Amino acid sequence: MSVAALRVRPAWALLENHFQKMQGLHLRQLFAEDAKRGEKFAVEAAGIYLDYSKNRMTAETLQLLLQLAEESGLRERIDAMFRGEKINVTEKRSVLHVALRAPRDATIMHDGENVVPQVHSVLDKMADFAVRLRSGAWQGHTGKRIRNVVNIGIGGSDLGPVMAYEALRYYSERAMTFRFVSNVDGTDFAEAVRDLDPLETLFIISSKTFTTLETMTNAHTARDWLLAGLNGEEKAIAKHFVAVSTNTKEVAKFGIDTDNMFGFWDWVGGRYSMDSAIGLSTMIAIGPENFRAMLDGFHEMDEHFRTAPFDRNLPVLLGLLTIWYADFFGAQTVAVLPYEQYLKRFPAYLQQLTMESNGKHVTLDGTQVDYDTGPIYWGEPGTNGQHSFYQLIHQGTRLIPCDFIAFMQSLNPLGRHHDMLLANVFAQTEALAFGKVEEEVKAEGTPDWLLPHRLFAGNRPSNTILLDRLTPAALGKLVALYEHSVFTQGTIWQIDSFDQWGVELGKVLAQRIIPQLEDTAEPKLEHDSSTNALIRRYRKRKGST
Ligand SMILES: O=P(O)(O)OC[C@H]1O[C@H](O)[C@H](O)[C@@H](O)[C@@H]1O
Repeated sequence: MSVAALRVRPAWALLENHFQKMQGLHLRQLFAEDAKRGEKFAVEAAGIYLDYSKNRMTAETLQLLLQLAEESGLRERIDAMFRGEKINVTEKRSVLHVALRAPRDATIMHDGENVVPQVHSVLDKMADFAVRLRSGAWQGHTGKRIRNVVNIGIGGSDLGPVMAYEALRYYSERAMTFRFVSNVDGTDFAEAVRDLDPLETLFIISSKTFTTLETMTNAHTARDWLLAGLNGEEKAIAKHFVAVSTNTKEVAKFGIDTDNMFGFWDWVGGRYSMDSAIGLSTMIAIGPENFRAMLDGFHEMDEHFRTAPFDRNLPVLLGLLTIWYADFFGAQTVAVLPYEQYLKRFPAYLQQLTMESNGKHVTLDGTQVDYDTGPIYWGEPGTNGQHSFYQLIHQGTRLIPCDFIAFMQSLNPLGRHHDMLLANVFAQTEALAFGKVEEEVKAEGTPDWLLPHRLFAGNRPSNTILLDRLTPAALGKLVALYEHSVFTQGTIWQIDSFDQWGVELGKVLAQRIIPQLEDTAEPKLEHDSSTNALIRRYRKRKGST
């Protein structure tokens, strides 16, 4: 199906017209007009309840957005992804993270081959390793039990593992220590290992390409640190280093036995890889059974996304609402606010998923877009954020659509804590939507001069996403929900959500500058005057105390 440019799709013009009407409508009015609104605009699927009624939309908005999804070829594109078509056109790659969580008997084809058996063979190898490590059967070079696991990776090879470890800490093996090193800033490595015994430490070098500067630098430092603790015995490497990568050649070059390598494939994007072998640290932490439960959660959401009608399709609805605010209301950001301490790294994880995917300025055929694409995602867990940035969401001049995420049951029930936590979720969405009008503020005895400061205009939209309990499966569903929301948005914008050329330039320039900082001979600097002066200043002062 050939898809027209976004602005000439019929639904777009209809939405533009419709927006004029919606702009002036208040959520107070929308709720007053329909006593059932709160239930009407809510949908439950795959164990997730999404209440999207506190959005600035009507049944007509929804119908037009759904029309836009149809006209954008969303259905065909979902099928194309699942069929293994090379929808990542700029890299000529398939996009098959859905195959990572397909059940053993499923068939997903890539270049004429069913990839599901390969996926499960890696999962089995990971499970075998995780069990040996957790039971103490896999020992360090001197026969000591491995108690510490350090994942070295960056971007998708770090954020997923860190987020999942934190999210599923409740299920983790508490007798083991898990650390994550990503930054090329030596402090990251130094602090991660300062209290660890090399004889009890396993490093997982996670890198899709196995060429990433930060990861390779940290991996070499880890190697030196280990050998320093083991009298330089090179043989020890085999017991203390494993690799997760798509690049066998580079892994072997680094000196890691490829028997100790866990593979994945170029059809898995870095930011879509936490459920591939990149999740090895997660599997060691929570055990293979819990890891498989997480994959089942992912898969349940995949199936929902693939088969549910769009008007009841959670990722489609989330994605369409994001388009509504980004392109019509001009909202620049989306706040993701998990009311769950274990999800503290979830917003950071989502930043790569959403912004590396949809931070694009040209369509698939290279045409400059004439509309806004990916919004800025950000957030912090509640209730903490309430005491810092929520002020701006409630009374600032910007429109910030919010996703509130909460669980019905606490993993750590303590007195009244959980009721208080959830009361805050509901109170925040209520306050944002309905605000506080002049009469109410006056009735509290507020003097006239103070009135404007104490008014809450309301009409600030939010989604409420509720799950029963933060289980491994629940985490899988939640991540897949956002993955497919990103997909929905990217499809409508007609961009490549699976490449990331924007990160290249800085990398190339850094490679050029490194020798200019390190060479003893004064380098010939041919940058702009600012960069030249900064380099000179650094060279002069780097050794000073
Ligand atoms: O896993 P690696 O090949 O080391 O890549 C790590 C990360 O670095 C790159 O710069 C990309 O922007 C990310 O998408 C990727 O996840």
